Amino acid sequence: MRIEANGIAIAFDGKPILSGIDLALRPGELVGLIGANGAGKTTLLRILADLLPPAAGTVLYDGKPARTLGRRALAQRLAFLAQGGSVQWQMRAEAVVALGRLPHRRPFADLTEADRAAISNAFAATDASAFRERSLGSLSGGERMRVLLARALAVEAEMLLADEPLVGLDPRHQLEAMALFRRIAAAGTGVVVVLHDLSLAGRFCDRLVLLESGRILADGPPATVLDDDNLARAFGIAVARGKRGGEDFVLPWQALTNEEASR
Ligand SMILES: Nc1ncnc2c1ncn2[C@@H]1O[C@H](COP(=O)(O)OP(=O)(O)OP(=O)(O)O)[C@@H](O)[C@H]1O
Repeated sequence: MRIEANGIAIAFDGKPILSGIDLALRPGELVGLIGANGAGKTTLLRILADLLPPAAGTVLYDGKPARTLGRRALAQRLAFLAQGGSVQWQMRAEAVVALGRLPHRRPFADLTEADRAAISNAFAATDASAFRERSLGSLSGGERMRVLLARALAVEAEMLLADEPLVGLDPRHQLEAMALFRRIAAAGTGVVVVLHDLSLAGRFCDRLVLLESGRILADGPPATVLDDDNLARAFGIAVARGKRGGEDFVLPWQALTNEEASR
């Protein structure tokens, strides 16, 4: 499914939060949405997921507005992982992941074979099968995030929008999650992830969209987007650069003074 956003703008309490956002998201692409705290990443992701109406502009799903597509059809085709996850502390992980199948199920019907397979595959993909019987409240932050990610994967949607899915994951599971997003995208799903880790964003994503104060400052291949000027302006940082196994990487290195950042 393609998502096309044109001329998106929104303000909260009279303060512009997003303006002039034009963005096209395609199947088979892993897009990293990056930007400083408060740049508007979550707000944009919620608008793209049809969870928040923009004050101006349009969002089209395969050329159609959400209202002509219908709620259920959109919920089957688009999975959203909220920042921090919506936590159902008492629920067992298995029941939480099964919620990902709701858009596909008839009311009150039992889980089908396809539902069970999707749930098991999602648990396996996030290395969370060991937590199936545990309540969400009994899991550590990172374990919980993996279960919530499994819930989003269980939808088997054509487009996955994930807001900071790496929060709380240890380094190994962060790398595994990024590799998983890459595999999902290679299999044809569109994936958009909000990330704060610029090294992982640069290494794993096909494309980065850099937001600065509610506008797109850069949109393109990681090597282009993560240039010194963009990083100074959007984050106020300088990075160290390196190469390993033929791959370039960046490492946030130093906070710049306001004067240095605006040079
Ligand atoms: N409901 C709201 N009412 C008022 N202001 C809001 C509301 N939602 C978001 N904002 C403001 O809009 C700006 C963008 O918020 P948003 O959550 O989109 O940023 P973000 O880029 O995701 O940041 P972070 O990296 O900290 O998660 C912030 O300044 C935030 O305070």
